[in-house]
Amino acid sequence: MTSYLLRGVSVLGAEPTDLLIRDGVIAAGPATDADVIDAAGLVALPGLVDLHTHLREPGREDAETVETGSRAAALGGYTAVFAMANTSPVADTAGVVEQVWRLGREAGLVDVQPIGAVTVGLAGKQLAELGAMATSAAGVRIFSDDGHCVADPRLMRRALEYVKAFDGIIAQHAEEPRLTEGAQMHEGEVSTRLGLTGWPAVAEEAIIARDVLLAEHVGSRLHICHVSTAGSVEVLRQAKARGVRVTAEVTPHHLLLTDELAASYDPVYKVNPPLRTAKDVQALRDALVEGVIDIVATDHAPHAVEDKECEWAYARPGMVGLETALPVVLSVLGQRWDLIAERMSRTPARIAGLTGHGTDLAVGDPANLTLVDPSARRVVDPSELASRSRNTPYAGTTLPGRIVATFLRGEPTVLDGKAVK
Ligand SMILES: NC(=O)N[C@@H](CC(=O)O)C(=O)O
Repeated sequence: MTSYLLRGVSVLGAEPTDLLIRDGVIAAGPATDADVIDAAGLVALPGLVDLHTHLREPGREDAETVETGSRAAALGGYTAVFAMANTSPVADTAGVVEQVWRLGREAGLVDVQPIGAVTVGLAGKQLAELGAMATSAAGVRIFSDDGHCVADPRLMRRALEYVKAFDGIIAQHAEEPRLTEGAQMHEGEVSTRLGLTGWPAVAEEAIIARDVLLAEHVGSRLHICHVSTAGSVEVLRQAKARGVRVTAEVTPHHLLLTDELAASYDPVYKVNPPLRTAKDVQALRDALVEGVIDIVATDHAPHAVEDKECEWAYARPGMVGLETALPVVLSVLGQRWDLIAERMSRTPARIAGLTGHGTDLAVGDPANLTLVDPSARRVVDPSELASRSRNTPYAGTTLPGRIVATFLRGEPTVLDGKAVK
């Protein structure tokens, strides 16, 4: 196994030093046999961990496969991604989660951890085989019907009770379906102007409020996917102050983009939950810095051309995000490396109970890390994305930061900004 010496690297923004990678771990001592990488001006971060990725395999391999999504993740600086269950067939059995887990191992570009569905077929009627998925080779800990809300409160309570036995987590897509029937975008001034049916903030906030009470009652762990409104932040703030075991994520796009973009009627801006107002964006940024929102998760949602390049009402919601997440977060937070490592690597790894990722990059830690050039700026070109889909809302946008290299257990997955395999 090749050893690497990262010469003059800044670990999390600290003074430049030499970092040696040997036998898959961060090592100390002489490095006579190592390949030297000139890392002057580059910042090393623990490899990013994404708790919310859609990989589309099995079922929609035309939009993404485990392999193409893994490559996009590595190029974005990720060393672990959690694959959502809304595949076809749905990942609601031990067989499907093991298939996704195995495909991830075969691709070998990031650690792919499957998320299991909460209910059979995401239909919200009957609990899926949570125990069988937990004890499968994939060792599922996080369960989610993402794309759909577990709307039935009794089923949600049962799911929370069930996963408590193995310290599992229910990750809720918070959307009261009766309040969002026919919804196309955020309900507000812009939707009124455009004549599009609105998705009100309260549809998200009402489910979060209900579920933090259920999680408190049961004493179980709840995670809220893609928080998008200022009101949701307030509900989470109160729940956390009371000691409820709830964690929450925000997507890069909800930290940057607003509902005004829908005025273009370009479905690239159609996403679930929808882009909200500038006031919501500010509240989400503040909550992320403060820690009321624990992590950034991409909600990478690749879609085939025919599902995106059509009339707004017929387009599928979702945006690709793995390859632009860190640049977007850098543009929002600035070069606050410790905060970025906390929100994009350490805390997601801790929430998921994932060992070996999200470390301090100390001697002996597994060499899961990414090297960033913070001075580079890049114009996003959809044709250059490694994802099989092109539905990025940042085409033509200049974003700061370039991922130069990524290492998974000491093996490079990205070098010189290019995927190694
Ligand atoms: N986030 C999205 O806009 N889309 C997700 C599922 C969903 O949450 O609707 C997808 O799977 O495409």
